Amino acid sequence: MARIDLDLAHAYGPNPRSDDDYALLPLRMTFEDSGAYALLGPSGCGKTTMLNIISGLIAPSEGTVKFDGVDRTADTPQERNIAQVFQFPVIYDTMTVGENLAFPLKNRKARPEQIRARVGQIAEMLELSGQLDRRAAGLSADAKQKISLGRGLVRPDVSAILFDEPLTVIDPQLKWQLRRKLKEIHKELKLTLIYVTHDQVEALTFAERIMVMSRGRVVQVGSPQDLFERPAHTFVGHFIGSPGMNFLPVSIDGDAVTAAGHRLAGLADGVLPQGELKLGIRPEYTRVTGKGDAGSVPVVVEKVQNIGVCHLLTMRLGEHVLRARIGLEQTPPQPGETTHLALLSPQTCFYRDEELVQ
Ligand SMILES: Nc1ncnc2c1ncn2[C@@H]1O[C@H](COP(=O)(O)OP(=O)(O)OP(=O)(O)O)[C@@H](O)[C@H]1O
Repeated sequence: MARIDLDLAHAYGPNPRSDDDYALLPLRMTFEDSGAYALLGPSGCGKTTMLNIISGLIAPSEGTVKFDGVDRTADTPQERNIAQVFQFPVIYDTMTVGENLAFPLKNRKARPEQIRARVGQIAEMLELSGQLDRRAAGLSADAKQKISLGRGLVRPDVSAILFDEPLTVIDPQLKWQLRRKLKEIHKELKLTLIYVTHDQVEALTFAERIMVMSRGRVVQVGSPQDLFERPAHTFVGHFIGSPGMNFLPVSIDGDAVTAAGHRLAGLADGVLPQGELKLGIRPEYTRVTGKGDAGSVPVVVEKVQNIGVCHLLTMRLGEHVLRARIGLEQTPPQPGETTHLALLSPQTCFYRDEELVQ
């Protein structure tokens, strides 16, 4: 496996002039050897472009791709020795499951005993051992995609394994199991895995480090906890979480915080950034409180939903919508009621020009 360094930009058309002409804006990025990474972002943000540049299917219009410090920008996918798993199964219907798994190893002229051992190991991990002699043609789409995953994982000598939304065709229950499986496989085999998805749950359960992308830009690279606790950009706050972070314009002067004409009591400790900012707080960290509690604002309750694990409250402060999660054991306020919501806590973040300042 290899460490991969990107220092590049990519425009599909000639002579890019503005940011909009770039599928990937200039970026520097390192994927450490044996790391499990997810590229996460909405449709069109540049995930597949980045994956295809790493694999060598696309040459970047500017800059370099290095594997272990060696410039591989001009190398073909084969020369880069990358395994890739796509959205839809890529397998040979006429072969058995075992022959399909063995194919990438045979191609590289591995010894028969090596092939047997590795195919056995991967089949065991993906729970395909009982089906090795079955012809692939008769299998379900789920089983076929599992074989594709197996074919991606089977070669121990690849530089990295790239996954492009590999669980799209998989049934939801099996999807959940396979995400866990991939995580276990990564732990056991110490592979460099890069996994593209637009699904935050998939990224958060699978990856150690997540790169959140928006419009050709990498807006944050961090652990699942980093992205949840300290979103570096308001986009990450919105995109991660269900629902995402609450944002509210605030004006801070000394320890006086004013939001929508209401003065919030200051934080008990810590120095606040000053000026016109956006306050960000996750629904999980807000608190419905009695009147006058520190850091609270009066809000009108609009909607109360029992979402199985908690009550989700939708509230309004003037034109701003705020959400809170409260435990099912608590009696929630009713729609139409005015209550108070505490917005200042150690988890409160402040943003200037959409970037985290504190
Ligand atoms: N072959 C191409 N020619 C021109 N523009 C392209 C090409 N492929 C992608 N793009 C554009 O580049 C941008 C990034 O696309 P890309 O496919 O990398 O995004 P993505 O995040 O993978 O999206 P999705 O999840 O929909 O696949 C988009 O604006 C897209 O329209």
